[in-house]
Amino acid sequence: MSGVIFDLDGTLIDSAPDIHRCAALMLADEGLDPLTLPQIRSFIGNGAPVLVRRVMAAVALPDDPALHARLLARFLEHYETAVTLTRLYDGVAACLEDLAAAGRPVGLCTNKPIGPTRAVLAHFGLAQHFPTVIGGDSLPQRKPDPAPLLACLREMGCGKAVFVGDSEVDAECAARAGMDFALFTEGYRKAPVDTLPHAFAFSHHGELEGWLREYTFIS
Ligand SMILES: O=C(O)COP(=O)(O)O
Ligand SMILES: [Mg+2]
Repeated sequence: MSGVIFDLDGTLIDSAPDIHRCAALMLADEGLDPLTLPQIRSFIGNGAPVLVRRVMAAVALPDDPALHARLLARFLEHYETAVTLTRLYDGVAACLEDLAAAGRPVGLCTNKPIGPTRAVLAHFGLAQHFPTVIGGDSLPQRKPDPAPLLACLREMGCGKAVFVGDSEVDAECAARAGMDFALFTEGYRKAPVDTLPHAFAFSHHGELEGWLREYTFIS
């Protein structure tokens, strides 16, 4: 049976408030004021090192590799266990139960580092749904490079999978991996829905399992 691979931030969880808090703590460590939640939300998608670089640019810090390394280390310390402000999108738990009941192979491919990824899956009691997890620091490459998505598919051991994500990064990654893409429209996407190539767009996870059943039956 065709599998399904999920993105995490902005697709299964609304984690922007926790990421915002971690960025604020990192900036406070430097004696700097926090950025706004919408600003931080717009910086999510390419992984922690890029997010920290975007924060540094927004507060007019120099693009210095040593400074970036120090701030990233501070950010990751805060991020490792950041779960308390994060919420699951409506219908996610039921969708994962439905996929498990249907026997569909499920994987996770996120640019979030593996530490906070494991912490958030455990926090919501979802770890058993994801035997295969590729994090943002699991491989040298990150999405939109297709390598993490293809590694996830290989590890799942099913020939084919649909990738479900929320962003430009995910749409590009799926296209470069030659995978069909389902777009969750309520995440951290900045581009209009119709500019992102997708086989399906949905705003509630209750729509996903039925669509997958029909779509993967014919493809
Ligand atoms: O950590 C990020 O920047 C984005 O994570 P995601 O790949 O789960 O959306
Ligand atoms: Mg995402």
